[in-house]
Amino acid sequence: MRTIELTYPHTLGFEELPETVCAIGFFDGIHSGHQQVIQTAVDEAKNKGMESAVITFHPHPLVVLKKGTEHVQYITPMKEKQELLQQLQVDRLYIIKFNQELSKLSPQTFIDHFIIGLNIKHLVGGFDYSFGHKGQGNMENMDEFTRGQFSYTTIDKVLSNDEKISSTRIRKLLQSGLVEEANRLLGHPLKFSGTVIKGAQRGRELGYPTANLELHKEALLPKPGIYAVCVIYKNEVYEGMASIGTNPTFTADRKDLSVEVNIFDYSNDLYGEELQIEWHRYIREEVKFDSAEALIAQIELDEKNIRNYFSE
Ligand SMILES: Cc1cc2nc3c(=O)[nH]c(=O)nc-3n(C[C@H](O)[C@H](O)[C@H](O)COP(=O)(O)O)c2cc1C
Ligand SMILES: Nc1ncnc2c1ncn2[C@@H]1O[C@H](COP(=O)(O)OP(=O)(O)OP(=O)(O)O)[C@@H](O)[C@H]1O
Repeated sequence: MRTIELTYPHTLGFEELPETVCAIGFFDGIHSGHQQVIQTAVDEAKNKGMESAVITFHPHPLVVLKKGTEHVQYITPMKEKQELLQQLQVDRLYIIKFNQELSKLSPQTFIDHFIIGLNIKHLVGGFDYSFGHKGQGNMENMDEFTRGQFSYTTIDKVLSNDEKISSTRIRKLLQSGLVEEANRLLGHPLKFSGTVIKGAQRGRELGYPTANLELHKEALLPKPGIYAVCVIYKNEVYEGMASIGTNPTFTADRKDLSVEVNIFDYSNDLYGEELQIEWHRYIREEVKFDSAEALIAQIELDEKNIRNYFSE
């Protein structure tokens, strides 16, 4: 997949871009609703013998439109978004920088620059997609803006339990610890990456060494607690257990959260390595134990439960 970043007003040699069928949206999470939109574009591109494309934006519009929002936490940081789009066989990704200028473009200027200008011949958007200043353009009034240069398909609302599947809904599920339900709506497990850094070196003494992760600040963490996870390292998948929390048994009044993972049946040094963590099941809350022994007994139980979960 070829990725091209665009900033308005940009200076790309448009004439060189191939004709494409393109899906458009922010697409945080690439959830089952997004997948319908993107899959339709990929299929239609095959029918027309064109390349398939996706237009997305970065950063999230809230960072630009809502004062005081420095960054947004994404269900799929850009690396994971790109991986999922690649799996869906998207040929090109156009990332449009979302800034003040972009937010003020009229719908027609947006279409002229980013749809007609990018040589898109067929556009696919969801039923509630809107564009241009204050979202004045949408899939219903699209005919006013096409200049007869492209056709388009609107995708109906994809539902689960009679409610629209949306990034906002999935974010709330993750923040309430309902990771399995979130994964069901996503159509794939929540996944993000981090670099292994030094922790307090206590885990080894407990009999459960953990890889402590430094995360990208833009990754959305699920609710603090203990989880069954898969760890992807150098294209291998390992099972394990992760803890998101403050280690209250050993530290008082700590505010920042640590994310650490104990990989089953693995003992090599991982400092400095990049791991991807897939979050499968919320197991329990983190507890302040009276002694290290009581914590160890609980972690032994967690291991048993999580190994059972993966073998089922
Ligand atoms: C599966 C698992 C469960 C954990 N549960 C708790 C817990 O309930 N309470 C707690 O204080 N720490 C818990 N921890 C975190 C340990 O306190 C932490 O791994 C240990 O202090 C080692 O920290 P270090 O990696 O910084 O050396 C848990 C860790 C794992 C891997
Ligand atoms: N459940 C859905 N069914 C059909 N189309 C969808 C669905 N969810 C999103 N889309 C479409 O996918 C594209 C990306 O949408 P967007 O990124 O706004 O997602 P969202 O899940 O609705 O997010 P948010 O919760 O932030 O509004 C848009 O074209 C949108 O209309």
